[in-house]
Formats: sequence, structure tokens, C-alpha cells
Amino acid sequence: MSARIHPSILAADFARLGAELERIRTADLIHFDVMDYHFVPNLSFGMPIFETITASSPLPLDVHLMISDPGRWAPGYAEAGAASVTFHAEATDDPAAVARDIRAAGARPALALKPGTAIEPYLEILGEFDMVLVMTVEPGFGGQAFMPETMPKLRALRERVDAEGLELRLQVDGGIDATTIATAAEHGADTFVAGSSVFGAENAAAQIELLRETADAHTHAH
Ligand SMILES: O=C(CO)[C@@H](O)[C@H](O)COP(=O)(O)O
Ligand SMILES: [Fe+2]
Repeated sequence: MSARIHPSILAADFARLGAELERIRTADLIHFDVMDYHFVPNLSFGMPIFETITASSPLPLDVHLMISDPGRWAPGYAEAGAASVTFHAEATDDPAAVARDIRAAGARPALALKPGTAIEPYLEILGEFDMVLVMTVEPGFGGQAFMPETMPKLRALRERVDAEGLELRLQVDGGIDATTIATAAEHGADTFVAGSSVFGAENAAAQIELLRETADAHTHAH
């Protein structure tokens, strides 16, 4: 299975949304960043834009909720057709319950960790999730620099997943380009969000292919 590339629509030109969706049709999923001016100091978009993109895109959406109180909002994205719904561990006291609600509503649940958040408190509930997102920037903005200090956490998670034979994808998000994707793949990521590096490329399809090939070339058997 080759590396999965999820362009972050946050970096698209929203005045030309239809054409932007067309430019990334060879990607695996569309990454959709929801920000609420509360969990993060930025506001992006929510359900109306989600529904517009879902209705007009051939690719399903990978929703990344950077919001407070995810238990209240996450199942709605699953019901509206999201392929996966990711919420932050820091935003809830009961991540296992939120994960079950997302799954019951028809999407794959995923747990996101900010760069400074450890995975250890969540090891016993990994079975509730289909994916863990190791943030490689502080959530809130596109276009930031990749944080290599998050790589030991990613590697520890990869070793645990392989040792226990868990069905868990490991996603990275933030500052992913043709250079940093190699580092993330070497440390065990298999799913890659890329905003600026895809939408900023003149040929987005070629950039998606370059990212996929670079990740595959740096992936150890797992
Ligand atoms: O969740 C976030 C930011 O909080 C991301 O999904 C960004 O949108 C990725 O953008 P680039 O760092 O690739 O430009
Ligand atoms: Fe994101």
C-alpha cells in the first residue's frame, strides 16, 4: 500500500474552488481543517463549506477538527459523509467516547496530538481509533515550518503499532513538503497532509506524485 497524500484545502484559492478541487483529483482524500477561534487562535470553515465540497468533489474528506467540545460537533461531520473525523486529545476528557460516537455515525475516528502532547496516556484506547495524527506544527495555521522534535513520538508510536499488530494509520500534518515527507516516512508515518506544498505548486498533480514517491522510497516495511 503506497503512502496516502491528503492535500489541505485550507491552502487552496477559495475564489477558484472548483478548479482547485480539479487540480488535486489524484490525491487520496481531501484534508478539511475546522478551526473555531477558541481551541486555536484562527477561524477557518465549518459545515456549510464541508457540504459544498462534499457535494462537488470526487474525493471524500478527512476532517481535522481543531475545536473545543469535539463530542458535540464530530458526529455531525460523520453523518454528513466524512470518511474520517479527527479530533484533538487536548480538547476532551473522554476521547474513547467521542471515537465511538464518530464510528457509530459512519466515519473512521482519529486522535490528534499537538507537538507537546505525549501519546502515553492514550495507549490503552488506541483500539478505538483507525488513525493517530501526530501534529508536526502547532495547530492553527497553514504554511508553518515542520517540527522535527515530534519525530521521536511518531517513531515510538510506529514501534507500538507494529509490535501489537494494530490496524492504525499514522498521519502527520504541518510543514510537509518533498524534503520533510522523507523524514516523516522514515519515522513511521503512512498518511501525509500537505497544504502549501501541493496548492503552491504549479503542477499540483506532479507534486502529489512526487510526495507519494518520496514517502514510499523512505518507508520501512510495516
Ligand atoms: O491543521 C493544519 C494547521 O493547523 C494543517 O492541516 C495545515 O493546513 C497544513 O498546511 P501546510 O503546513 O502543509 O501548509
Ligand atoms: Fe490539519
